[in-house]
Amino acid sequence: MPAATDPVVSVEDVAVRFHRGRRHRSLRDYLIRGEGGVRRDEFWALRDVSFSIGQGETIGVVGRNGQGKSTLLKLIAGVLLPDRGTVDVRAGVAPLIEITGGFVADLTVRENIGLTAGLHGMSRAVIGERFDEIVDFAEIEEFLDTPYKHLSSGMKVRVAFAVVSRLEEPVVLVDEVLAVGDKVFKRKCHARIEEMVAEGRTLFLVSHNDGDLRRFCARGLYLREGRLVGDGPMDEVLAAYADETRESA
Ligand SMILES: Nc1ncnc2c1ncn2[C@@H]1O[C@H](COP(=O)(O)OP(=O)(O)OP(=O)(O)O)[C@@H](O)[C@H]1O
Repeated sequence: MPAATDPVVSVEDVAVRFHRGRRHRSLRDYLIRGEGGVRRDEFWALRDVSFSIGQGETIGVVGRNGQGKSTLLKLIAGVLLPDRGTVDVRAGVAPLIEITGGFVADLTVRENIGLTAGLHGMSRAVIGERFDEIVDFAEIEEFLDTPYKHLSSGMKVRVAFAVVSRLEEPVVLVDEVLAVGDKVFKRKCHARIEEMVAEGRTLFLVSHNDGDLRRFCARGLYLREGRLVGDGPMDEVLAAYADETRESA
């Protein structure tokens, strides 16, 4: 782990560009705008975003739908690269985002647990030690040899959360997973997140639930139209966001 004073995540002047609609440029696009031209349907999902996070900080990311929150977490997870600027993450990341995405549909639950834990550097011995704990947490003992694709969507999320939250990565990204799952499971997820925070891990939580944000996060990042319009104590950021919501109601 980096020293406590070093930032664990530094994001500098970051911009991400997406395009809506067609996947490929048409010949007309090439002829009119050339190779490097900006397509009409391109837009910036993030722009001029800069911040720096120390080890152990707890960050709540807020903003209305489609303002860039998940995009920001994907940059930190390293599954997306910025078009401009730099994202520097100096520690391993446990990504509880698009949580079931990394799981292989045709493999069994047991095989998926081994695969995901192994990909994050957990040795066979450690996977063996934690296996029962993971299975207990997810409450999927009788489905261990069932192909992942045959689980209900709530069960898929339980398995994925159980594995990823057992990884020892210092940075934890949580994107909306708390919104799925039944009440009992949600309570278990909350308790697990609290444990991870108590262990001194760095947390990024994307949520539309003020209660969760206040409970887990000391600092807030507020995104509007892809720009960082707020960075401060979680309560203050939530108050600023509430003003926007009132204005646009
Ligand atoms: N791979 C992609 N290709 C094209 N556009 C994308 C892609 N991923 C996200 N977008 C767009 O980028 C914008 C930001 O999306 P993002 O998922 O980051 O929003 P969000 O703030 O997390 O929203 P929500 O609260 O609804 O989850 C949206 O307009 C979305 O449609």
